[in-house]
Amino acid sequence: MKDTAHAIAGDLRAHGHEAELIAVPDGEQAKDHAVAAHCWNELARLGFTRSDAVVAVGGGATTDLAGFVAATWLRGVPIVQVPTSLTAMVDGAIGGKTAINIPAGKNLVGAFHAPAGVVCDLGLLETLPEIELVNGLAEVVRIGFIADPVILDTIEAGTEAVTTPGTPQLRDIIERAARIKAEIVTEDMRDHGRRQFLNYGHTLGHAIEKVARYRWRHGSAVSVGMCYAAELGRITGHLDDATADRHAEILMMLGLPTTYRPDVWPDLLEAMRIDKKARGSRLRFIVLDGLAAPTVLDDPGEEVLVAAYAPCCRLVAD
Ligand SMILES: NC(=O)c1ccc[n+]([C@@H]2O[C@H](COP(=O)([O-])OP(=O)(O)OC[C@H]3O[C@@H](n4cnc5c(N)ncnc54)[C@H](O)[C@@H]3O)[C@@H](O)[C@H]2O)c1
Ligand SMILES: O=C(O)C(=O)C[C@@H](O)[C@H](O)[C@H](O)COP(=O)(O)O
Ligand SMILES: [Zn+2]
Repeated sequence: MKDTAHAIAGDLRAHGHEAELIAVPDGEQAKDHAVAAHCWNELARLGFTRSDAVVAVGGGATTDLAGFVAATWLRGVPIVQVPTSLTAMVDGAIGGKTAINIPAGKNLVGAFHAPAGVVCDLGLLETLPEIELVNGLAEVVRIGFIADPVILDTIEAGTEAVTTPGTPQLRDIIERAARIKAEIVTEDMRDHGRRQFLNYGHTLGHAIEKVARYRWRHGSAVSVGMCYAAELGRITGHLDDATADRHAEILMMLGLPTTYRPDVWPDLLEAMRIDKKARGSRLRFIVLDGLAAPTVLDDPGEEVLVAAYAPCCRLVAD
């Protein structure tokens, strides 16, 4: 990422702009108030004004942090997102959800702040470790289930093609996922309606990330979260067995996890209660009424929540 950031800064300087680099910790550690404060102090030192722009270069954690800093500095300055991971290309850099984590949970402090632009170079995926690529595919699979089954068909046709940078299959599913995300956030930027469907798998997913102290990747946690949402859909009569089973089948084909620890259920439930879709004491989940037919499941009740977790838990190393 450092090389890409240096190259972009060099290009900007060559075009007559001033460009300064601010380095932040790698991965989820960046999404911390102390890192945000460091960035604000650096912007102050540099005399950064509203006629300047933040350029974020990195994976989803970096783009979330940089977006939050840009949203809050001087009450909002422009940001251009340059996503370098698959997660950030298909999801994080698009749509203006920015956030940091606090001990109480994931993404609990943030702002909606739309980027002025998103510059996506698929060539950057060449250096992305395969495990990170596969984790990004979890977000792509999510778009497949909520909106575009062609994505699922493409993955089922062969995982080799979608896990190899540069193939037409990977390019196609990236374009599909990014286009759908952009369409949804354009219609509902502030998460009042249809955007909530993008949160498929994230209620349990974010709880797993918190309980695992962020030693689980976001995509892996969302993968288990989608299997859980599928079970919720199945046992509440929304989702047919074949579509519910298809979740774990596809995610396992990609090597993504479909289960989490049984012994931490109370912690997961507590963490889910602070999900942004909750209203008062009512938990709300996104489930499917069928393929590409997401809906809101309002306040399913604890018995249902526990029952749906049973097929999704297994003793695993954290
Ligand atoms: N705002 C949103 O709408 C949104 C959407 C999805 C995910 N997210 C957030 O994004 C984060 C996950 O993003 P992620 O999966 O990109 O993880 P990440 O940002 O932690 O990046 C994963 C790893 O890949 C490395 N990396 C990134 N690009 C690379 C490249 N081109 N070559 C080599 N290494 C590279 C990073 O340095 C890091 O070590 C989570 O915090 C999640 O909450 C936000
Ligand atoms: O853009 C959205 O809306 C999403 O829900 C996309 C998710 O993949 C992403 O992880 C998002 O950051 C989760 O948002 P949150 O509101 O649950 O924090
Ligand atoms: Zn996500």
